[in-house]
Amino acid sequence: MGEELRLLLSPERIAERVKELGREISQLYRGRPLVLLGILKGAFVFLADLMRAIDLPEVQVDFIRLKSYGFSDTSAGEVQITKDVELPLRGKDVLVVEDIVDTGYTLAFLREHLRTHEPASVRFCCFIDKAERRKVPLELDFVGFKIPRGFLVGYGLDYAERYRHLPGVYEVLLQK
Ligand SMILES: O=P(O)(O)OC[C@H]1O[C@H](OP(=O)(O)OP(=O)(O)O)[C@H](O)[C@@H]1O
Ligand code: HPA
Repeated sequence: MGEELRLLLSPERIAERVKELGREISQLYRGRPLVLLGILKGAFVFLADLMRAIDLPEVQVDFIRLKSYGFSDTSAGEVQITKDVELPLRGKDVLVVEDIVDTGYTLAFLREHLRTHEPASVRFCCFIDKAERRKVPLELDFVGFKIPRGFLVGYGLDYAERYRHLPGVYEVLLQK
């Protein structure tokens, strides 16, 4: 079984939107230090671009590694931490940076987990929101694009660990 890819977001369109998000984030946190917390693996590409679009005096970056999907394309509803946060988050403004929100299990789990770190605030920035597929309620503070359906790859997103390196976002069309 092979796959065909259909382009949904070009690198140019992504770059433009990431710049806008950077401006919105810089406005909201104006003059305050910020911790960007990326969720590995998928968010590293988005985070790398987003951090350079943010104009703030002090930005720190950390990563947490959460796994929920393994090698299939459906959520198991179970989330595991395989690498925890390393920076102290106590009293800090934390902006979680995620590539895609689907069922919402991953961010709902992280929201609870971060409470134990006692940050001053936690907000969520996701590159793609698949809101129609949500299983748990979540408020997202910054959203790059809303794409209701399809399995998406590229710009950090994978299908069985492939296609993360593609500079655009594509829908995977499965062929029998
Ligand atoms: O809203 P949800 O249904 O929880 O799904 C979204 C999560 O699923 C994917 O991660 P995955 O576990 O595949 O890990 P990866 O980032 O290493 O690809 C994606 O990167 C999100 O973190
Ligand atoms: O569409 C998707 N693509 C890649 N990873 C994902 N995790 C949830 N939805 C997706």
